[in-house]
Amino acid sequence: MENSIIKSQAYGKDLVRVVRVVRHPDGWQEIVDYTVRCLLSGKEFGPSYTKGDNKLVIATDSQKNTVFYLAKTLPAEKVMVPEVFATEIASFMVNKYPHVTSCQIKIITKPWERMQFDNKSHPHSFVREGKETRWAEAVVAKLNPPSAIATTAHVTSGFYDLEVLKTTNSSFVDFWRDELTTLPDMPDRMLSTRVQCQWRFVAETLESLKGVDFNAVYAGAKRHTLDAFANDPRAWVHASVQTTLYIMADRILNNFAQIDDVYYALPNIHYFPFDMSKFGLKNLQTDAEVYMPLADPSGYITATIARPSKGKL
Ligand SMILES: O=c1[nH]c(=O)c2[nH]c(=O)[nH]c2[nH]1
Repeated sequence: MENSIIKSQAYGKDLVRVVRVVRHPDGWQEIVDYTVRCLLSGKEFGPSYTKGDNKLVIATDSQKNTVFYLAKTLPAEKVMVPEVFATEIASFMVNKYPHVTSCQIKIITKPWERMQFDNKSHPHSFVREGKETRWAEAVVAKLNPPSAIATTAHVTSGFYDLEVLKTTNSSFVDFWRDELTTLPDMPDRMLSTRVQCQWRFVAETLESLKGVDFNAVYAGAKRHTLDAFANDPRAWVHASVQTTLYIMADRILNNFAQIDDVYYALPNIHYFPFDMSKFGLKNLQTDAEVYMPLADPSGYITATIARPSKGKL
């Protein structure tokens, strides 16, 4: 059958591991450790799928080489921030090849933390502390008509696997009850989640992204996530994972005008007090001291939160 059409396509290289070091004259050194995915799209790639015609195919091997080439030749500040490096690679691809109409670059960072000794940061030694993983994605596309030089850019960033737990100041009560309900009201419970958070910068032009301090946004998103979880003084914020999620996202939107929307996925990793009434021991509700964490199932609470003009609900 050869009548089928290509609805969309994207091809390229995944899992390109690249590390860049910046060496300052005083001995201070910086490192980024990236895993890059590069995907190219364009109508003219059609024949490579439908006719075995490779004439316009930019080999995925060449795409991998481009990532290393740009990591070496771009000024350091354009490599060391993942959102900026992703945008640079995507722009390079779209500008260099007339038949590439859009390029999507995703970068996952390996979080090397500088070693600390006697409260001093080590100039060139790093440790993997097992915290959250930061990633960024840039999509740069030619504007219509496809021959135009102008481009649009969308940047999405986020982190995943930020694990948090608190032993009190979380509740879940007054929920819907029917014959399928067994969960008691929990006015004070343990709460733990593994935060996945992402936020989008929607830019009309690449220029408008230039002023964004992506590292500050990342640090702020993480800080507001932790602070809302642990410290928000309003009791209702801790009434459910849903309310906490909303407040986390609301804080990010209020603090960073460049962000269009924020998505969270928060598994509710259950820590249930172990019922010891059979042993004559009280270990439920206010007596809870010994808990059994459940590997699965978990709750899974998600939402995308936007500014009022953009919201759908
Ligand atoms: O914060 C919560 N939200 C829920 O929707 C829910 N459902 C549930 O069983 N426990 C919880 N906790």
